[in-house]
Amino acid sequence: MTELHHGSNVQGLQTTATFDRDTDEFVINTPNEGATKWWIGNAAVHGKFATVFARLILPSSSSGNADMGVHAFIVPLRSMQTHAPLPGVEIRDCGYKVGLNGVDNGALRFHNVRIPRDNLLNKFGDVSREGVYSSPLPTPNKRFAATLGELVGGRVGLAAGSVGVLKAAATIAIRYSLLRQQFGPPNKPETVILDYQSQQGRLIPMLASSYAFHFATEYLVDRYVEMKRTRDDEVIADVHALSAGLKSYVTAYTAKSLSICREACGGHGYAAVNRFGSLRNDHDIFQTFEGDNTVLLQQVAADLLKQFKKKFEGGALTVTWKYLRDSMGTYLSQTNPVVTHRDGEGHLRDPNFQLDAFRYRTARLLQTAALRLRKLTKQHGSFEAWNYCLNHLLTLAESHIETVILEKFIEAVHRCEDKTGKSHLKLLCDLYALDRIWNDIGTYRNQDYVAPNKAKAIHRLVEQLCHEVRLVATELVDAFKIPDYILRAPIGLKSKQYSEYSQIIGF
Ligand SMILES: Cc1cc2nc3c(=O)[nH]c(=O)nc-3n(C[C@H](O)[C@H](O)[C@H](O)COP(=O)(O)OP(=O)(O)OC[C@H]3O[C@@H](n4cnc5c(N)ncnc54)[C@H](O)[C@@H]3O)c2cc1C
Repeated sequence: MTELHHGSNVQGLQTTATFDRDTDEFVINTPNEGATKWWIGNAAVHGKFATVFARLILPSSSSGNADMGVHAFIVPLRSMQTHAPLPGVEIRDCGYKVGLNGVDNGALRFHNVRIPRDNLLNKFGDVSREGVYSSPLPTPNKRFAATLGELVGGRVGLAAGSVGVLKAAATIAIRYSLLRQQFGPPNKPETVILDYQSQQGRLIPMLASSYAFHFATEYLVDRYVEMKRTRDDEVIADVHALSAGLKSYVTAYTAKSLSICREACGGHGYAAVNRFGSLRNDHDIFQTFEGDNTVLLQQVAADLLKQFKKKFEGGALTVTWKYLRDSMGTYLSQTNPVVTHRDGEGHLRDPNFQLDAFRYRTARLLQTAALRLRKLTKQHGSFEAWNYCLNHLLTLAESHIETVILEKFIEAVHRCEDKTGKSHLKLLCDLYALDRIWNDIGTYRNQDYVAPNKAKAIHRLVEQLCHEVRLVATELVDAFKIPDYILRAPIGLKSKQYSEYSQIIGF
């Protein structure tokens, strides 16, 4: 798909596939340097075929050529016998990357390469032998959305993969922090570094987030499977927004966490063998490929605004957004001054308070974004108006995704039948919720949703919960069940970390 000049803006792709009625073929062409296909996975060394996204051009006698928009075509790249590039196909290697060098990414140029008409992937648009275009979808925009919609699977995979990386990093950092001792009270054993409040503040909310993301991505995978099974329009819309949002939110969180884990392990975190460097380099691009995070979050915001409009038009909201119906009411009514001052642990650990806080924030951001956009669009047009509100819209999308994650976590706690497991999950879920509220306490204070005494109580409780989770941290990382041969980092192993580490450097 990607070209030298265009990645995110797929509608800007310039490669052409022109139908030749005489020979019943498409002619694939790279019209200029900017249209060179770039970053194509496996193209540089191994690929035999490519799925090429190109503008479908139909020659028409009356009005010149008709551009039917971006479609996908199967194009052979190399000979099946000799593996040499086929005539008209130029291939280069994109070169060494920051990470993921196990996959070769290539650049491709096509010089009037002919392929049979059959090689058009024609689910959303087809060309007959006579050169007549047909599509089951009514508009070019719908066709384009459906074509790109097929990329959802990659995002689901990246979100789930990123949670795997986060679990691995958290496991290495927490196990090491339970082993490592530095300083301590006079005449007493040295302190385990995970007992330092600062170390807990870095790693324990991360552990809670790993669990939170686990349940949210599990839900996403289930919805994705349902989408594949039912092809139901409502589920498709839901999975699109959810996969875009979770992919962005989780990969951004994991990318930051990898650096935090590296620092949390001090000098030994910097040893290549302990893997933070390679995990960071390999994972970093998760934020960009299969859709740049900032671009994807805008799709979530756009979907929220669509749902918001629907709500006022009396339409039904898709499953993941249903909460907006109720929370919009809460937001529009005044916040209750008694509730804004309540600061007891029971109240703060009540999932209803936590969910209300998350939903209130999203509803407020949504309502104000819609008003701002309406006003600014009249003055500046929709593109400029969107850009004026962009940071607001990104915050809205993140707030919504955090809300979905919390909902799924609360459901998971509720489902858990094992008594100890349930209490540990509840602890983690409360920490996830309150840590996020604390991170955004300025917003809650500005809206008087939380009074000063309540804000202080939330902060105190976050520190207390970090301490409580620390006491069961070994069990909680062991529960990820990452085998040592997968984890590999000597400082992250279950036992004999120092001796394994020494052996690796030759002792
Ligand atoms: C290792 C690797 C493997 C890849 N594999 C493939 C592959 O197999 N096939 C394939 O087709 N592609 C592949 N890609 C390409 C990848 O999908 C694109 O790089 C990605 O979609 C981002 O597009 P871009 O590079 O054009 O970034 P750009 O869109 O140019 O983004 C650059 C910056 O601009 C910002 N930006 C862009 N648009 C907006 C906007 N509207 N609002 C706000 N900010 C914006 C982005 O947030 C980003 O920070 C691969 C890339 C890499 C690095």
